[in-house]
Amino acid sequence: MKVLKFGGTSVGSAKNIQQVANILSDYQQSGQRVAVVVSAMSGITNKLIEVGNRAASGDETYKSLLKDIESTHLTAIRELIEVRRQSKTIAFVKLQLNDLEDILRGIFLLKELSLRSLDILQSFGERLSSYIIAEFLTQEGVPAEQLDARKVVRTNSVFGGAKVDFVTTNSAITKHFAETDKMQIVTGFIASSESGETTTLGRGGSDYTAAIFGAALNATEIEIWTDVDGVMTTDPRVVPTAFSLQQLSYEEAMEMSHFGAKVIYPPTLQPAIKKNIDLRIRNTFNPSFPGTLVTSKSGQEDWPVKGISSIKEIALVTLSGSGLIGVPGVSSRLFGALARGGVSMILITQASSEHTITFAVAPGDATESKKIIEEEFFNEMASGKVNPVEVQNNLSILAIIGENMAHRPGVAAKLFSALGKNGVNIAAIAQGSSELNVSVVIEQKHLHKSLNALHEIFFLSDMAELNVFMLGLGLIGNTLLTQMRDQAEYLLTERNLRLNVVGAANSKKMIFNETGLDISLPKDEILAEGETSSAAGFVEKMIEMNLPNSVFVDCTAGDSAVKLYEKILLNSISITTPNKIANSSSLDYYLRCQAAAKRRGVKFLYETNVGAGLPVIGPLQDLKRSGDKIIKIEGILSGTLSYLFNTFSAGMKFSELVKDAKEMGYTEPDPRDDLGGVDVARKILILAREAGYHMEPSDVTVKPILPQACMDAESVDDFFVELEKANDLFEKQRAEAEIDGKALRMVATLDEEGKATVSLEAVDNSHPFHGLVGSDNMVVFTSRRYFNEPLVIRGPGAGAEVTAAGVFAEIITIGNFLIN
Ligand SMILES: NC(=O)C1=CN([C@@H]2O[C@H](COP(=O)(O)OP(=O)(O)OC[C@H]3O[C@@H](n4cnc5c(N)ncnc54)[C@H](OP(=O)(O)O)[C@@H]3O)[C@@H](O)[C@H]2O)C=CC1
Ligand SMILES: N[C@@H](CC=O)C(=O)O
Ligand code: NA
Repeated sequence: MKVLKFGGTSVGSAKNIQQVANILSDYQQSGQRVAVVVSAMSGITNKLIEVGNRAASGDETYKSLLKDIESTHLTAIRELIEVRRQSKTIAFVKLQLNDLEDILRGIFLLKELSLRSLDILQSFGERLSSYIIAEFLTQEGVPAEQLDARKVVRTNSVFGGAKVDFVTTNSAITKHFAETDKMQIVTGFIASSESGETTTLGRGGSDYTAAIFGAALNATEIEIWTDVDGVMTTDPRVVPTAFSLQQLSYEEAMEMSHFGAKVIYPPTLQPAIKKNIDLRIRNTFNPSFPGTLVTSKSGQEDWPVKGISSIKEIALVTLSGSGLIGVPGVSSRLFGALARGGVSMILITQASSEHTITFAVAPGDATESKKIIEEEFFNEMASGKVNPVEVQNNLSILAIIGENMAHRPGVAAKLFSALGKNGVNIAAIAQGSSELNVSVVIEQKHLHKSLNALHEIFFLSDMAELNVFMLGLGLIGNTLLTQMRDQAEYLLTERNLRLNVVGAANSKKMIFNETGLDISLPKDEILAEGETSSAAGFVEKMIEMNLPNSVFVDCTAGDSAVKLYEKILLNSISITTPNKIANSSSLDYYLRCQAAAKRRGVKFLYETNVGAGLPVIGPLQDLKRSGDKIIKIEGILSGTLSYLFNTFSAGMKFSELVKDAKEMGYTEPDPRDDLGGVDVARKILILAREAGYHMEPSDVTVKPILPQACMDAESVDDFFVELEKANDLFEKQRAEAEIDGKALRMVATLDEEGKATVSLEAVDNSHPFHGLVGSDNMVVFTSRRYFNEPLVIRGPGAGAEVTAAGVFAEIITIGNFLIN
């Protein structure tokens, strides 16, 4: 025998009842005997309470509400039952409704609604639904009859939540089932007292009825049919990747429901749990899905965490003071007073110093708790031994739940690390000694992000998602987008990493989509529906979205986003950027960004600031971290200038070469940043800072190579006009160097004294810089360890592909950091 329980939604309309009938008909055909417990049609119980309240307050509109209740049931009958059979069912319903009307009239006249009358009123919901379902089943060839549970479930006379007399009930149930073969459609929730009065079983009453019948009949399983696919790993409305669990232990189910998962209310299932009867949570609207088995074992041994549940709104109340230390009886006074005041505590923590006791309550109870404690500890507070009670609002509780967490090190570490990396501060922690539940109190605004981050780490370990915000879709940004698009499949299938571009912008438009933008589209189409863009607006929205595992990618060339890096990092969002400005403007800002990243434990990566995709900054940081001392840095740090001077030969026009360099994506958006030496100066400054020198931009000496007229030109086009006029000047310098067997190179140097210079030098063919080709950069580190033979890094140092690839690599590094 199985007991099946169908909730209000499952029987909420003719269509749904039809669905229930299909399920039951399958059972009947399989020969498996079942007892069926049903709730009232959805919404009816509330209406019955409301109709009672209206009648009791002398409000005549109770009559129209009663009509409403009537029509819900009559409509279902008309839609389900064939016309020739309708009269019997309608007659039954009318009879019931007449009784109900009489009772309401009495309530209306007496202006009194006792718990006892309320129980009678509410009983009509299940009485009507069960009858209609039984009649429909019979019509559909499944011989069934209504069993009004008041005939068999005996309780005391405590109305509104009566206590079951199991001895009488069990024998009445077994006797009833021994005498009938028909499928019994049992009214959930209701019962009767010894004197025959109608009682109800309190919250979760229909589940309770199912458990009572299951236990009495020694059922092999109790199926709770609802409108979701069983118990989910977490709230699917918050975490779209939540999925339903195969199996949970009774205790796990208990913990899950305490912290928010409302699928079952385990206290009501105690009669079945005591007899070790398996429970299965199933979906009426997806009957082929096996649902979640709730049994004595947790199952799925390799899953330390089975679910993440939460309570969105709580307040934290803290009692503290020296007067609490080592004084026995403090907690008993505290909790005693709160219990007398009717305050229920959701979570309690006390540090071993005994200096503070903190507990969580529903926000509505916070003020009352404070008042109660202040009364109880009035004397201690007056003498200063106990501090004024502190109340923190706008908090949430989040709990990871699972029996297999017990004795398994590392689970809590994972929880705290994921929250920490996402910038979520923990206000309180509690873990039961059973290790079944680790609960943390966090700020409410971080709940969404935290649930998503934790769900990913505990349930999607074979799949991680990184939320990418892309500011700037110019040469580098757009190339990066293409690379990400091309590599997405590989990252997903081979590295289990999903790159979710959730925000994108150029200088005109910005667009956001939490579920991910379609980066297979050209950038203009991606941005087509966007709103007016600004760096500040983009960053504000990114912070407001507060997504887990977020990375900000700044592919702009200006400073409007740079100014916001510190704020972004302080909001626990990692950054990767080819933009050099943050690291090469004031020392103070450089240090502040570094400190912000460190403080929040997030990444601030900018390898492409020097040598584009070449590994330059990373190796330098490694040298420094491993205790080496940088003595000297020399380098060809500009891809553009390298290309120009490597390529420049007799008969060529210098200005044409600059145009080529721009075409090839080597130059900055304004090539004067390259030719004027600003770009190289930024790079040597960044290297100097990374090597440990506290230098300002003004500490770098740049010997200009461009005539002033070029620098003063209004636009890039005007600059090219002026540059043409300077072609002879460049040719002269080149030819002079050539006569000496030398080549021109723009060399950046940081010398032993920490002096940084950028100057155009003529180098002979024995010099390593002489043989460079294309956009080659070369960086030469002389250090205490690399003294006789310096460390040399060489390769293409500019261009869209290599730069974008460098940024891409850092996005993946950040992904690996955040997610593992
Ligand atoms: N080229 C190379 O080899 C290397 C370049 N870099 C650096 O890469 C960065 C990008 O260079 P590159 O791609 O050539 O520059 P682009 O000028 O081609 O692109 C810049 C992008 O930023 C957008 N943008 C500008 N201001 C804003 C704003 N306030 N809000 C939103 N978007 C904005 C632009 O919008 P719109 O399209 O509307 O103009 C454009 O899409 C620079 O910092 C550069 O120094 C670093 C290493 C190597
Ligand atoms: N414009 C720069 C690009 C890399 O930083 C260069 O030419 O090196
Ligand atoms: Na680099």
